[in-house]
Amino acid sequence: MEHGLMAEQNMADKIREYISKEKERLHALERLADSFDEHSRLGLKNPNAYLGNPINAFLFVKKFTIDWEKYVEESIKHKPTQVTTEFNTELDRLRKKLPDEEDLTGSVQAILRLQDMYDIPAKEIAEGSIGGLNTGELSADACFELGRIAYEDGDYYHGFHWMAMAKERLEKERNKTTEMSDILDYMAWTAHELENDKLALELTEELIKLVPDHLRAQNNRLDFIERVKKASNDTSRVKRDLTNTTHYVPKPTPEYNGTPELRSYKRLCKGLDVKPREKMSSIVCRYRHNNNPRLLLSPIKEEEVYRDANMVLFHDIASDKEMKIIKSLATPKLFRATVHDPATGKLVHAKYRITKTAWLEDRDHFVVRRVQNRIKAVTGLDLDSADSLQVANYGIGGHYDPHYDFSTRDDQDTSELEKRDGNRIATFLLYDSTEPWNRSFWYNLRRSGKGIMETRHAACPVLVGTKWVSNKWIRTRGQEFRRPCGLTEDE
Ligand SMILES: O=C(O)CCC(=O)C(=O)O
Ligand SMILES: [Fe+2]
Repeated sequence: MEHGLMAEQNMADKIREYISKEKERLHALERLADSFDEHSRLGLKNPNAYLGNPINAFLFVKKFTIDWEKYVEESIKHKPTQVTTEFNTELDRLRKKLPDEEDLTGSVQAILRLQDMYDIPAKEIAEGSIGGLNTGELSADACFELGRIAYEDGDYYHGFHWMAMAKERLEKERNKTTEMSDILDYMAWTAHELENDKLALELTEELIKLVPDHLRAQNNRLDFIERVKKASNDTSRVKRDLTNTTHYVPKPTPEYNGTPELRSYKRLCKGLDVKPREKMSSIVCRYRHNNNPRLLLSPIKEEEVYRDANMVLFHDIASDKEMKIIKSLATPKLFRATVHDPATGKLVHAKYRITKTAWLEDRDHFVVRRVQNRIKAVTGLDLDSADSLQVANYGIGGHYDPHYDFSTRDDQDTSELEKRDGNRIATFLLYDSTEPWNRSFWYNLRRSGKGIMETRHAACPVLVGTKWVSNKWIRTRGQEFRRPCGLTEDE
């Protein structure tokens, strides 16, 4: 998006440049018109006499043959055409750097996800605030577009409420930004999709009042009347009240509707149910050197957060300055993250993981080498088989739903890489933040290679600003002697 803002600025410069060239061309055209005027007026005073003069006749003919070719076609017609083409090409080039349809859908989905996760009513956002951040009021048109995209995504619940917001705002708008008939059309249809045909009928009637010859609305009206009649005989159906937008609380997305995992994910993201850190006296902090010469000289501080938990924090793995360098190395390489589609094995974009990622190699910068060497030293694990250092950047609404870092696929689906380097035995996560979790490490697999189910974790949707993390996924190959198998599967 930041690139987009820069492209927008470049576009303003290009447009200004084009305007000044166009002005030049228009001045030349003006001068040409003046000279045509002057000449024809002179000639028309006495055309026969004027053109009877062979020089006048010659110059007149010349003007529209030789000169026309030379000056008009080239300097006024051709050149400006070239300017226009160049301008159009330039605009097309810059356009590619500016947000597109996919970004539009993405930004809307981000807003809807934040509503879901943090229970933010549409009204609050429409009136200009998200999670306490002042975002400015939304026009009826912006609400309408949010509703339309939610609707096209099959999300009728959000679709309805955003359309309702559009209606409410349009009624108050002095300079109308959208059409009431479009809003009513969508509202009626989403109400119907949400099985509230009574409301669908009311809205359709409102639409017909506004546009009496709306054919589809007239047909829908008849259909809704039938449905309402049928439904009133069937009292078992519970009607949802969709009319009260003021107290509207969005419901979770269907794929998660009501799972205990979603409930605890939501509560954790809202800062509820977070297990308080154990008392300092009961947890262990130590200096770790692993007999590694590097660490004997400057041992790294290791801290447990909970007793018996499979997770520790390491201090001083990467300084803020080093993280800054890592971020700047990653920035030009960031691309929307992909995941393996279990059905096809192909890399695809997934709704459950919205972030941009980049991979950094040892050869990219000495800081990348230095940080990875520290990880290697403190974990005592071999990094030759590890994944490159991943850097992830989450924008607003960016998130990663609950997941394991290790692969849960069975043998026949195992990727080539996994066959060679093994599953992800451990995760080292570097956070660009001041919270205590800033550099954490945990094992994903037991010594036997069995996955540790308690490692399920997630990245909450970013409410404000951006978030950076970097992770090193360590694989099993090469750890045989560093972390040998125990005697039981669960060791
Ligand atoms: O971004 C985070 O907080 C966690 C990232 C994560 O779990 C992952 O990339 O596997
Ligand atoms: Fe993860």
